[in-house]
Amino acid sequence: MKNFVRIENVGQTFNTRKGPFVALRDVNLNVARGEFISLIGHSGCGKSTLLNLVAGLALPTAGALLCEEREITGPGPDRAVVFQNHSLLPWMTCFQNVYLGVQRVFGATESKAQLADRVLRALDMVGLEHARDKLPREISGGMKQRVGIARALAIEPKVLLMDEPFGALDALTRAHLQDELSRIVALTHSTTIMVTHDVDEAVLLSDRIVMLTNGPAATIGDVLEVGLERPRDRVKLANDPRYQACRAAVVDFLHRRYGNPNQGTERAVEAASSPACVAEPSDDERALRQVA
Ligand SMILES: Nc1ncnc2c1ncn2[C@@H]1O[C@H](COP(=O)(O)OP(=O)(O)OP(=O)(O)O)[C@@H](O)[C@H]1O
Repeated sequence: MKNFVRIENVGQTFNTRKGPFVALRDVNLNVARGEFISLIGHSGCGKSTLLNLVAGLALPTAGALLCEEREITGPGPDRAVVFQNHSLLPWMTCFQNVYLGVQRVFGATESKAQLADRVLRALDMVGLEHARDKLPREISGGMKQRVGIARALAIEPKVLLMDEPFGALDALTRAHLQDELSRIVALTHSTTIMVTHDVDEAVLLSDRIVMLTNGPAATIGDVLEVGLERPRDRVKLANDPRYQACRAAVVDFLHRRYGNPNQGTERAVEAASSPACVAEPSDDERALRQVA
């Protein structure tokens, strides 16, 4: 389906003690089935607000969002969210954490054995079948995040929504999980919308990168078609001029066209020079960073 998720003239205004605060205005985006979209922009521009609207965790104050032509009016099993901080229940094992969601979605129609099978397949997909009986405190941060991804995938959502899923992880674990996510999405053909601050992560994983202008009243400033064939190999891409051109376009948007509005607290700047980067910045990019 061409327009699997439709975001039409969406605006979001929050009522605050100081009066109305316009976070988003006139956001228009169509996401095709199976497409991988990254949302990138400076801190506080409204990426999570937009993702929450697609998740149905909040309703827009203007416009409408649709999934498969049905208006999004609340959360639903067709849209699963993975947050930065996995949010696993600490007293439940990995298996039980994943089982919980599976039971909620398929419990009325499937046997316990079928539900357990779904959980094991999802844990297997993220390489964690061996840790099924461990509690969250007994596994690493990267493993917890993988359980969070398994929990989302196990309910077979039509849309996978990820809010900085790897933001809290060290660079090597992040790179490993990016590769795993890439493999899983190729396998499941999930339609994915991911919020990230990491330019390399966006280029490596996305079909299109949606760049938001600075808030307040943020909107989509530009959309970059990545166009690199899959599967993508981070090592080979490091020297691929097409990869470097994509990266430079996003860095240019973030640092020259829409410079950092929150000097000192901005994470996008860190991300653009993060050790997880697959490519060394070009001289142009280095120069851009210096003027940003
Ligand atoms: N419930 C709310 N009430 C008032 N203002 C809000 C609310 N939620 C978000 N905002 C404001 O809306 C703007 C966008 O916030 P949002 O969390 O979506 O940004 P973000 O791009 O995801 O930021 P970050 O990259 O730092 O996570 C910010 O100025 C934020 O303070």
